[in-house]
Amino acid sequence: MKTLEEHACFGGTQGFHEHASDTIGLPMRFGVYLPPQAARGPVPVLYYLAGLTCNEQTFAIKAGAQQHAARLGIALVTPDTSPRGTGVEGADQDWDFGHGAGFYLDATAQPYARHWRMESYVARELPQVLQRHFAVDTARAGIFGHSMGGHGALTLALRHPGRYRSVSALAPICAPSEVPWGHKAFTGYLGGHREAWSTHDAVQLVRRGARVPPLLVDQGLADTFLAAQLRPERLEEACAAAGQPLTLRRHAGYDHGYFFVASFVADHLAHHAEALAA
Ligand SMILES: N[C@@H](CCC(=O)N[C@@H](CS)C(=O)NCC(=O)O)C(=O)O
Repeated sequence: MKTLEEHACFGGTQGFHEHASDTIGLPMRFGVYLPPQAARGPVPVLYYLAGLTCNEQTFAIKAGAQQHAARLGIALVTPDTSPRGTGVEGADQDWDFGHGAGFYLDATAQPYARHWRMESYVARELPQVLQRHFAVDTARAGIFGHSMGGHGALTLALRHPGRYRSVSALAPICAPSEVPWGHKAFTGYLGGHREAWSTHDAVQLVRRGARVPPLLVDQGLADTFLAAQLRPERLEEACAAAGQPLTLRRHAGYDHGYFFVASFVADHLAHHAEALAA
C-alpha cells in the first residue's frame, strides 16, 4: 500500500492511499480519516460510498464529516466508485456508466466482469487492507452513502447480513430496477436477467425478507433526480410492508449535491456512532 497524501485534520489524519487490488485486478485508491482516538487503539469503521462521477476524495473534501468523526472516535473510509484505467472501450464515455459508476456490484457480463467487482472489493478486500494497515477494528463497521452510493450502502448491508452494525443513506437510488440509471447499469453489468437485477435492488431485497438494522434515509425535495431516479417512496412502502424500521426524512429546499450531504452528515455519524460504540 502506498500513501499518496496525508493531512492533519481535527486532531486526526485524513489520508489517501493506493494499493494493488486482487479483486479488481488494478490499483485502487481509497481515503481514510483516522480520528485522534486511533492513536490509543483500534476504532470502529464507517464506510461511505459516493455517487456517480465521484471518487475517493469527494466526500472527504466536500462533506465536512471529519469534525464529527473526531468527536465520536470513528474512522471514515471512502473507496473510489469504480475501477479506473481498465482500458475497456467506452468506459470513459458516459458519466452514469463505466468509470466512476461501478454501482457496488460484481459485474457478470462482458467486458465488465473482470474489473467491475466493487461489491467484493468493498465488502471483502478493503476491510482486510484496513485491518492490516490502520488502527481500526473492522468487526465494528457501519456503512452509508449518497445516491449511487446510497444504493450501494443499502444493498451491501441487505446482501451481507451481520456485516454492518449500522446503515444509512442520503438521496439513495432505492429501486434501481425501476429507474433509468439502474436499467442502464444493470443491463451493462448484469445482462438482461431481471432476476439478477432484483438481487441488487434494495426495495426488492426488503420485499423478499432481507433485514438490516434500523435505517436512516435523508432526501432533499428540490433534488432534480428525486422522481425519476431515486424513488424513496418505494423503499418506504417496502419497509412498512415488511416491518423493516426506517426513518425517512424529507427536507424542503435541498438539492442532490454535497451542500445537502454536508447539512445532514452529522446526524448520520451520530446514527452510526450509537450502534458502533457498543
Ligand atoms: N454529472 C451529472 C451529475 C452527477 C451528480 O450529480 N453526481 C452526484 C452523485 S449522483 C454527485 O455527488 N456529484 C458530485 C458533487 O456534487 O460534487 C450531471 O451532469 O447531471
